[in-house]
Amino acid sequence: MQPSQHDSGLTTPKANDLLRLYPNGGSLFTSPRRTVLTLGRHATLAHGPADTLAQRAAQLLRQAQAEGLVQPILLGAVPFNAQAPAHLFIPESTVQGRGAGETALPTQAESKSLRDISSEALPHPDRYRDNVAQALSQIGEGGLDKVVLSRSIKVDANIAVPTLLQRLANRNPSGYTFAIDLPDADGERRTLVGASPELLLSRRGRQVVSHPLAGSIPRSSDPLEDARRAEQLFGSAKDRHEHQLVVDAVVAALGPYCNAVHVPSGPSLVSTPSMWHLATEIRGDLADGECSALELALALHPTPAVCGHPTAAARSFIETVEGFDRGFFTGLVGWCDASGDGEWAVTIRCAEVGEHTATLYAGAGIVAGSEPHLELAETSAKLRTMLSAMALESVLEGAA
Ligand SMILES: C=C(O[C@@H]1C=C(C(=O)O)C=C[C@H]1O)C(=O)O
Repeated sequence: MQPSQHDSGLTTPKANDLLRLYPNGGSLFTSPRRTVLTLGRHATLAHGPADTLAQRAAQLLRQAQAEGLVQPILLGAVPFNAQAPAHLFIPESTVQGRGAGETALPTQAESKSLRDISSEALPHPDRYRDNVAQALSQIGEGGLDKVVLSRSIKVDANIAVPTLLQRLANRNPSGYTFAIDLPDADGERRTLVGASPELLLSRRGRQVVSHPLAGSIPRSSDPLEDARRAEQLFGSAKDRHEHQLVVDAVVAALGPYCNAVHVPSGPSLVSTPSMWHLATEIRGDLADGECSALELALALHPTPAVCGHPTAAARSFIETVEGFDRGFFTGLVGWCDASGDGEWAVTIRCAEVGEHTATLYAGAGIVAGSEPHLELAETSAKLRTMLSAMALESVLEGAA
């Protein structure tokens, strides 16, 4: 009997097959729906004004089609400061596979924790608490409802990106796990690696989805305590206020593009291995099929989940107080095709991994009622996503 085409080896690869194939210098983005593995670069988007980014990206895709590329995609990352250079490119070749959520990924063996890793926290944890206190007094004075303050840790370690990527995807198959090959710096390979639980925007035909998260609590290894914390978060008026600011901003930004925007009556809980979050899945019916996933994602960015409210006041507070350049952290990462479909996640739970160092980032939303020591603990728990996948959790002992 002739095998049907479905059985003949032409079936869609599994996420895990593509994760295993990922080589250093490649790029990969996996969502619950699909996995994209890319090799090489056919074309890279030149730096230009942020307000023409989506149009220039669409033009680059059209040009790639004209040059004979079959179903080209554009992949990469846009920084928090959308005026700074984005890193978006059309790969030489692309393999698409199933989403990580559709297949059970095997659990990876844990490697031993390393001791005596040198690390540098920026800002120092004491300074981070002071920054939160300063935000709280500004919120008290009015003019600022919410601001997201973050911190970074630089570790001296040789991280194997392929192994890190597999571990991240295995631990949270319902998230957005990525490795984006960045331009070299000082002759060193750099990769943006992360496992974001937050969908900024996906578009399939005229259906758009955004799934913002805001309002968080660290998980506990004790199941009873873990359930208690989830309940505490769900019932917290402070966290619901912090969350609602994001939902309102996303709905307002999507409104002009949609015939209808569907918003659940209240938030739900989403978990990662280290965090509980309040989450709301917002769906929209696009009025105009011409508007790409990237254009829509840029219209939402930065949401108050990563910046604050009002946006301009929060952005200027961050620039003055935070004390380091966020780079790609809290920007957007993902892909888009020539039809305008695509998936863009919020670039969080991530690190910029070089050949001998890695810089990890985490932030937390501050509103009236936030407490500096709890916000610091929240950022530590968020840093744990990357540190535990790097087997470097001991680094937090000096920087919690
Ligand atoms: C900024 C981060 O996370 C964001 C902030 C959250 C919060 O303050 O509750 C929750 C999810 C993200 O939108 C991060 O993980 O670094």
